[in-house]
Amino acid sequence: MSKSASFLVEGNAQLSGSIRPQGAKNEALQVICAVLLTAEKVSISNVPNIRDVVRLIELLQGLGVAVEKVSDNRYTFKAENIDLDYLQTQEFVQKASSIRGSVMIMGPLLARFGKAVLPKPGGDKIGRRRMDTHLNGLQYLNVDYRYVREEHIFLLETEGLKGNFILMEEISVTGTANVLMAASMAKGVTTIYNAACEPYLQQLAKMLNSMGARITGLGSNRLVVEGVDQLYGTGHRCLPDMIEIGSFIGLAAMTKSAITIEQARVDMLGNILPTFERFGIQLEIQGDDIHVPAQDIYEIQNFIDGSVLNVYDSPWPGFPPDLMSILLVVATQARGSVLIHQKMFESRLFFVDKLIDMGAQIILCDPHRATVIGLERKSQLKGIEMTSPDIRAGVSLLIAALSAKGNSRIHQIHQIDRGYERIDERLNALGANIQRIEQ
Ligand SMILES: CC(=O)N[C@H]1[C@@H](OP(=O)(O)OP(=O)(O)OC[C@H]2O[C@@H](n3ccc(=O)[nH]c3=O)[C@H](O)[C@@H]2O)O[C@H](CO)[C@@H](O)[C@@H]1O
Ligand SMILES: C=C(OP(=O)(O)O)C(=O)O
Repeated sequence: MSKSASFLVEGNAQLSGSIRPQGAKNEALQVICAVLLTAEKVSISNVPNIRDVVRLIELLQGLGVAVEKVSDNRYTFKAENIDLDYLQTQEFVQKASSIRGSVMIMGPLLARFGKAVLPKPGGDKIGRRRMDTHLNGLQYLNVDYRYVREEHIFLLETEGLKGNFILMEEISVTGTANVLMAASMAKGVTTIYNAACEPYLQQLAKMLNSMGARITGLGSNRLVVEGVDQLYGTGHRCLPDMIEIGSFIGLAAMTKSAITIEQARVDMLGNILPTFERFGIQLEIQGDDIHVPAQDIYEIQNFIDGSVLNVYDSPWPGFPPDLMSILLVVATQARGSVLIHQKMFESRLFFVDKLIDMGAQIILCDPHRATVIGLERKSQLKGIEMTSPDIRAGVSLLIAALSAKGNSRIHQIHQIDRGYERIDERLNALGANIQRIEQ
């Protein structure tokens, strides 16, 4: 997965068949960090074989975690002999700065060893992505931190984590994960109010409880944690990736393809399916599979009073921000108009210029809002050369390219590889023609 690879994409793709979603990226990043909480063996299955997860596992190995790769999607971890000196190395800084998921080693390291180091995290460049929520949350648990400005590094330590009532300043996914993992081994009881409750967090809490933690309130914004002295080994299986599932629904709609998404854990998809149905996309639930029939036209519904639909992202169980880019690209070929309001991130819509170059009718109202006037397939998007700015914009551009007339070239596809496992191979198995060109 070199940094300078690109996709050569043949347009007019007509796909068909079944696809199994990968394991959930943002769950895997949380539960892999959680293995640091115990010296015993933890096995995790349905781990997506994606760039960010591979990076995080390499980072844990640098810390001394014994990792056994049982298969591409199954690992065992044993954090028995941890070398905290690794936190002082350039290699650690480089690896931790290459992904966002590395922020979640803070909580476990503080719980187990009383100290942690956090370089400026990486991840999608889609906004400021400040760390205040994490640091303020950890401070409630008796953690002190110092910011070394010249190195952009936070040094954290505690003389012993103490339970507390924590009102999180924001509903932060990774922030809640960090505080929850620290609280699981703090002395006393912790209440985390205004907690994020994405399926990723529900799964993390489930895994922590299977390790001996005592967490209640799973799935709500109020978690109560009775701290314990020690956590133990366990086995855990990641959910299917709900963002991949939404991406495949968008792909099917845009390319007029009949695709079945297998074993989608429909019970854990919240508002995702209803939102796509509001775009007029037909979905047939067959047991735990989602069948998207081939559909020539899909019409965006108006609100009950007849006003134009607007869709916005919000913390779970609201519509996930990571699917807003996919919704936007799907809207370009719909019948009707929609206001796409990406509330959480201030720099996640700037890829629309590429869609406009392809012929989409989009008005970028401001960094958070875009109005899309659907082409109703009266004119196809046309293939162009473009660059992927982040994971979800990248896959949205790939979906647009597959539906377009003519070929497209997408550069910087390591962005897509960060969040989607072998996406070219898996879509080619459905009939796409995507060539990976390693420069
Ligand atoms: C590795 C990982 O898990 N990454 C996910 C995680 O990132 P991450 O944990 O970084 O995202 P946060 O949940 O902390 O928040 C992201 C941004 O949204 C803003 N914010 C947050 C809550 C809120 O109610 N209002 C608001 O505006 C925050 O100020 C921040 O700028 O959650 C994001 C939001 O689901 C997802 O896009 C990322 O894929
Ligand atoms: C924003 C995302 O990832 P990260 O937080 O890892 O950058 C994403 O998965 O869409």
